[in-house]
Amino acid sequence: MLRWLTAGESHGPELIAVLEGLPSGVPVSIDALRADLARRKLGYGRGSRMKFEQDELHLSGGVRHGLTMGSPVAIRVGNTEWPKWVEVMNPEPVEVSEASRGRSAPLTRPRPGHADLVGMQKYDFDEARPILERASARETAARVALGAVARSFLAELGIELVSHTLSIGPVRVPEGAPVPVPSDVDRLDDDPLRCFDEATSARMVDEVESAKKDGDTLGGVVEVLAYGVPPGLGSHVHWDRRLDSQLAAALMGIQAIKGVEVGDGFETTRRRGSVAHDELHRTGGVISRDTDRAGGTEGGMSTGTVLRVRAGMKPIATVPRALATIDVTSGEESKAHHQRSDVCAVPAAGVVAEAMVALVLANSVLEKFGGDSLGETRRNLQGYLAAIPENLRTQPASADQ
Ligand SMILES: Cc1cc2nc3c(=O)[nH]c(=O)nc-3n(C[C@H](O)[C@H](O)[C@H](O)COP(=O)(O)O)c2cc1C
Ligand SMILES: C=C(O[C@@H]1CC(C(=O)O)=C[C@@H](OP(=O)(O)O)[C@H]1O)C(=O)O
Repeated sequence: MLRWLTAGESHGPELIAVLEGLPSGVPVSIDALRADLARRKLGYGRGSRMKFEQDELHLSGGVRHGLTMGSPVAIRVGNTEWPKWVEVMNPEPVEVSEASRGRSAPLTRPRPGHADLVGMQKYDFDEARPILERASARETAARVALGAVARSFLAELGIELVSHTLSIGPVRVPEGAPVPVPSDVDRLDDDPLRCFDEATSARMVDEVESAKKDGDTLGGVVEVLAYGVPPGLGSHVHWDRRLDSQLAAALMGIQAIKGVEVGDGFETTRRRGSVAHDELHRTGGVISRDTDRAGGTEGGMSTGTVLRVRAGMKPIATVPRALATIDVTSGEESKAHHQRSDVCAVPAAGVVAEAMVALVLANSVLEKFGGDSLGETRRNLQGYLAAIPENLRTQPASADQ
């Protein structure tokens, strides 16, 4: 079983991430981690902080000479903004100097759509700083670092992931448009919105511009595709062992994600049964499917076809044209606290979603195949696939088909 934890605040010294349960022999390079962290900062519509905040990466445990040792992998992601926040976020009680006084002013006007108000009620604070620091999506940098490790493990077993943007506000990629394969990742990362459809991407840029001009914000939908997933990850026998339930939980665990779809998701509910499923045929001696409406799971298990999941992100809650709130000190109606913010962070959410799917798949692979070394996991996987009787074999879904 794979376990992962993150710690750290948005304006604290650093984020800390730990991944426990990975076998030995998995290649982990600081450059690969850095590349995924850089991808998370891309995307048209992000705020000014993405320009000056650097992710300072340190591998603190579990990796030797570029390979995991089977011990917990520990990663630190330093916040280069920390020197400006040393007084405001110091773990020790310190005097706040004149220079930091603005930053340390109590946040008594909770922002609707954020954890601010209910967090103050629940954790007994009279201002929102101790809540928003951890609720902030800065934490997703730690998860993307862990996801990069999981992705490297999966790649060794022939499983590769890619994500793309399906919609920004009302602007959507047309139904039936081609989906990317993992080798499209550079092209996607070069696109301002990580959208695979050029014409739609241009309209998305206009939509972000228009929202920005209006002092407003946007959400959207991202899709993650995983190629090369073997059949049989997850299980139908119990609700919490279902692969689709684990994927949904992991995606819903991303800040601002409000909905998850597996395969065609809600669209499937509008179809009749005769055109809602993936019928079975025989092609070249193996069982095949002409469609992938289910998105690669049936009965809570991966089917061996392309895994396809979607996550819907609500519009950024710190709206520049500030939302109505209450100043909890005076009790008066007021406007929500706003300094700077992303207008749209959907492309970044896609990279985070990829990381979460990679972690869930890595966990499911280890549950099914075990292994204390990468070689052992690989042998177990190959043995399982070879033991599936010929009359039950399905077409493998690799990216180069
Ligand atoms: C990558 C990413 C970047 C985000 N950036 C911002 C931001 O700049 N401003 C903001 O108000 N919310 C931002 N959010 C969303 C908030 O963190 C989120 O709305 C907040 O946690 C409350 O949402 P929840 O109720 O789903 O937790 C971002 C989310 C993600 C995934
Ligand atoms: C720092 C990151 O995202 C932040 C997520 C975030 C929020 O409220 O979730 C608000 C913004 O931070 P600030 O309030 O300091 O401007 C984003 O920049 C990051 O993704 O690395």
